Amino acid sequence: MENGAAKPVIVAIDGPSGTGKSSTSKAVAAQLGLSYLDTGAQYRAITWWMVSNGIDIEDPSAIAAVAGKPEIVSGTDPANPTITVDGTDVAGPIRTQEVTSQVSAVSAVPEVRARITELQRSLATSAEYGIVVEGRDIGTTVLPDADLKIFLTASPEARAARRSGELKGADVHSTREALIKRDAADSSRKTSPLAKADDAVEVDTTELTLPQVIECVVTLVEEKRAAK
Ligand SMILES: Nc1ncnc2c1ncn2[C@@H]1O[C@H](COP(=O)(O)OP(=O)(O)OP(=O)(O)O)[C@@H](O)[C@H]1O
Ligand SMILES: Nc1ccn([C@@H]2O[C@H](COP(=O)(O)O)[C@@H](O)[C@H]2O)c(=O)n1
Repeated sequence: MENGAAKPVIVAIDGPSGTGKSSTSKAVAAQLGLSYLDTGAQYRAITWWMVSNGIDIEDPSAIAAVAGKPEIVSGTDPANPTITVDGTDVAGPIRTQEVTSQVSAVSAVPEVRARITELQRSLATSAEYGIVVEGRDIGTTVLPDADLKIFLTASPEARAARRSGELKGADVHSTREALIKRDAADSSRKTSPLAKADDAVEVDTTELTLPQVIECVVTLVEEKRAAK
């Protein structure tokens, strides 16, 4: 931990699925004594609630009507990030294929985004030493004044291979197709789509190991902190 008397630093890490946002953000936050927020987990949590309550995911107005109902709470300790909905731990259920295949439809609804964005800003401003927030629209919409913005990329092949390894031998071709489909939906929605902020630093992780990406981001954060 390197908190010292440093001013809080806000780091936004965005990028498509499987580029290493969560692994990198968690490690960077832990190494630098910062909080950590996985915003994808929040969108997954509200999707889990919609599915569990029989809301028609094909109907944006039905989703919008109940977007304010579930209470979503994110724990921001990088060593133990937590996520609950109405007091229930949903860290496992939000990673199912059912949720993954429906999250883009739910996250495209403006009322859902307004609700979740408010939670994200509140957590970011209350982080004593600063925070690493990862997602799709953090640098462009949620925290446009972040001290540092990173946009991670990697080839679809590298991302599919990483995910298939994680899913214990899932078919690489179908994993690649699913990633591409989700990125296309997230990039083409009207409200705060997946996009690189103009002032973000792009890091292509295709040929980098995870420790190399972490080291690169830690160096960029330290440079920003030193200049504050
Ligand atoms: N540079 C890298 N080299 C090899 N594997 C990596 C690298 N970065 C991440 N990984 C692995 O790839 C997988 C996906 O990483 P991670 O979950 O961090 O990506 P993500 O961008 O947060 O994905 P998503 O947006 O879908 O949640 C993990 O198994 C992780 O360990
Ligand atoms: N800032 C964000 C973060 C995520 N989403 C949506 O959530 C989905 C799941 O994200 P993961 O990082 O857990 O894979 C993602 O596909 C987006 O639909 C978002 O819209 N904005």
